[in-house]
Amino acid sequence: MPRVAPPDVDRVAAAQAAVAARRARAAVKQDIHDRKRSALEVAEAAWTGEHTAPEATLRVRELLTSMPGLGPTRVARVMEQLEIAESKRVGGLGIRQRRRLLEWLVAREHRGSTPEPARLVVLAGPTAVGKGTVSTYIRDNYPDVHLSVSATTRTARPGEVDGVHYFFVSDDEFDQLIESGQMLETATVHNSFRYGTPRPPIDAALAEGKSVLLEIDLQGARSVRRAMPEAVLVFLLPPTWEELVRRLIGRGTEDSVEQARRLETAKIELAAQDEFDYKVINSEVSRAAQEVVDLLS
Ligand SMILES: Nc1nc2c(ncn2[C@@H]2O[C@H](COP(=O)(O)OP(=O)(O)O)[C@@H](O)[C@H]2O)c(=O)[nH]1
Ligand SMILES: Nc1ncnc2c1ncn2[C@@H]1O[C@H](COP(=O)(O)OP(=O)(O)O)[C@@H](O)[C@H]1O
Repeated sequence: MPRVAPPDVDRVAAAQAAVAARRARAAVKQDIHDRKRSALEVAEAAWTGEHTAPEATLRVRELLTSMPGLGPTRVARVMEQLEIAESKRVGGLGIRQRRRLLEWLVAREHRGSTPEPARLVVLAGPTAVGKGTVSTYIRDNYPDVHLSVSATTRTARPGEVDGVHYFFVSDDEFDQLIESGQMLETATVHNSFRYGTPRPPIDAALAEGKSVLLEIDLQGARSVRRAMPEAVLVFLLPPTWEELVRRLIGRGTEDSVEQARRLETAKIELAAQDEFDYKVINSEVSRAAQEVVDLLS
């Protein structure tokens, strides 16, 4: 008969303690989320209490993501700005890191319910990376985001609605939009049709405090940066080059000559990724969309 090893009393006790600690941390996060305790109070408790207290063993990333209105992308950005490593626990911060975090939390608390200024975010990236798919996901799932509707001289594809997907205009109408100063930027894309971003709806949305998302090509992103340096530029990346090729071929909207031409352009476009403020990898559409939306606030 095989002998059953007696339970190791110390290991059982340690496992129970770990479960209790995890629950206690979850309760702290829930309290921050429900606004029962502020993240500032929790950080202060971590620094004045015991180093094993749930507040002290909470990771800084968890403390920040528990705060209402802060998503994972934004938190990663803040931690980079505060020079705090991803794995750091609140109780394990050095003196300078504590001061930076404290100042950031105090500033955010003082901001109170005043919303952050609305942002203009530009989403660009190589052909077939999924810019359209991610933007459509955002339009369908995040109604608070104002998605700019571009004007184009190309004809509508089946299922595309004028005024929703694009404003489909003639060459003359496009010229008139430029002449009357209504275009923020314009570009001829893939050597064929003209595309442009109408400016009045963007100005109106920003004035109302609504953040705006533009899904445009690389030339357009560069033009927006020149016209509005405060715009945030996001580059959408494929998980791998092979996946980009698969998506382009899988979409089946271009013949093989056009596909080869677009892939050449894609190589040039990928080389421009470091001009952008942020890079988002489009592995899973919902996740990429969430990361882009996080950058809007
Ligand atoms: N510069 C600029 N590019 C745009 C604008 N609207 C769309 N684009 C880009 O034009 C390209 C072609 O878009 P589309 O006609 O939807 O075709 P698809 O990308 O091949 O499905 C994409 O790279 C878009 O990002 C715009 O207003 N300005
Ligand atoms: N995250 C993803 N995973 C798998 N396929 C995707 C993903 N995002 C987009 N696709 C697919 O890739 C193809 C190109 O996407 P599309 O949005 O048309 O690209 P773009 O607008 O950048 O040219 C489409 O067939 C789309 O369904």
